[in-house]
Amino acid sequence: MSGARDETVAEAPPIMGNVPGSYALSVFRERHPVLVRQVARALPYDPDRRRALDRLLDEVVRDVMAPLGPSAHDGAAWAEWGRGKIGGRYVDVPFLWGESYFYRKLLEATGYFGDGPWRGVDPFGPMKQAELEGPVVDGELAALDETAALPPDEQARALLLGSLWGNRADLSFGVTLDGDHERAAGLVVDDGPLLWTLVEAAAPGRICLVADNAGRELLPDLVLVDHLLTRGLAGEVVLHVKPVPYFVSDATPADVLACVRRLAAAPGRAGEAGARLWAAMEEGRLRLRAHPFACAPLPYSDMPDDLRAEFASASLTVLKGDLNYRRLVGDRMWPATMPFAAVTGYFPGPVVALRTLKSDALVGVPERTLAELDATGRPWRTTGTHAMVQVRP
Ligand SMILES: O=P(O)(O)OC[C@@]1(O)O[C@H](CO)[C@@H](O)[C@@H]1O
Repeated sequence: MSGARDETVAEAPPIMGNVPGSYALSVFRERHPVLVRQVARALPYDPDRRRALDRLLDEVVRDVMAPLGPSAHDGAAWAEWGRGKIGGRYVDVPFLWGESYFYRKLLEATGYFGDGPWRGVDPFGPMKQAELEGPVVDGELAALDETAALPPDEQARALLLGSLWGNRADLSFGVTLDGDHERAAGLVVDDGPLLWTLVEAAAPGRICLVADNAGRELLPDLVLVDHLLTRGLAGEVVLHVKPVPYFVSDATPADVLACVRRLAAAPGRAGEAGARLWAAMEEGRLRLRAHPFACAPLPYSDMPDDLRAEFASASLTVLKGDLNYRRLVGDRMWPATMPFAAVTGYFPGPVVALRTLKSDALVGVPERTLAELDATGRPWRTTGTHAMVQVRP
């Protein structure tokens, strides 16, 4: 059912940051200044880098999108994308665009693309490393041994849910939320059975998994990939990650390698999965892709032809996380009951979204579910306490 976006769907307005009381506004006003300060403390940046980070903090606090420096390798692309936007306020451009530009500016400030010693140094590296080396991960990997006793279909479901709820553990989310998240209350939409039907019908297919966060999300994603490959459900998996650090904890190729090594070094079933994944990479059954579009401030409906062809050739594309969801559905103020298939019809091939709810973009929720959740009187759309598995065959 792939093709153009459903013509009967009138576009909803983009989510903007300039709406008083909105989640998007809180990201610009609260999260971004905290993040710049946190990054500045995480590594011993030299005086030039510290001044650049101070300037960025000032920009963020004053809410002015200053242009990139003249030597930016991608300056022309951003000037084109940002025509009529750069120079204005972060909150006055679409939320997705403004956030993406902020992360590009952060990499500029830390010297990630510069000629100096900070070139290629992941500003979020210390946070990612602390998480990956922490004891919580030991416990999560050990828990994998318990799935061995489950019947095959329950095992598959447990691994799917592990990957899905792994999205809740994203570091960017932890910047302003203290302590434990509220206990998970369940799935708002669960197309899991349809997902497995599609996977089995196409087996051994070519599956694209578009990853989101590194560490505690990527580890269960990799375990799921191992399951697909080992059970003959996928002949090949293409793991899409970001080419550069983005949205704090988003996975890059270096993060994938760190996670595969972490798995391979673990005892028990996690270690076995790590060894198989290592071999699958060597044999080309698990391939990495880091397309530049993964860090573009644009929805997937604007994807370039080579990426479109890549997704079109897959038997299934699985998109992980909130940001990928926003890009998939266009980060617009859709009515939450708008059918998922209607807004993802343009996607070239069967598509699955696995996401915990952390922003206002939301489609495909039955009226009754909406009413029940709203009746609780507790926030559920942006808190990461709820999740969804949505499938468009
Ligand atoms: O894609 P993820 O990791 O699930 O979520 C990323 C995210 O929660 O971080 C942003 C706040 O900075 C949100 O706008 C965004 O959706």
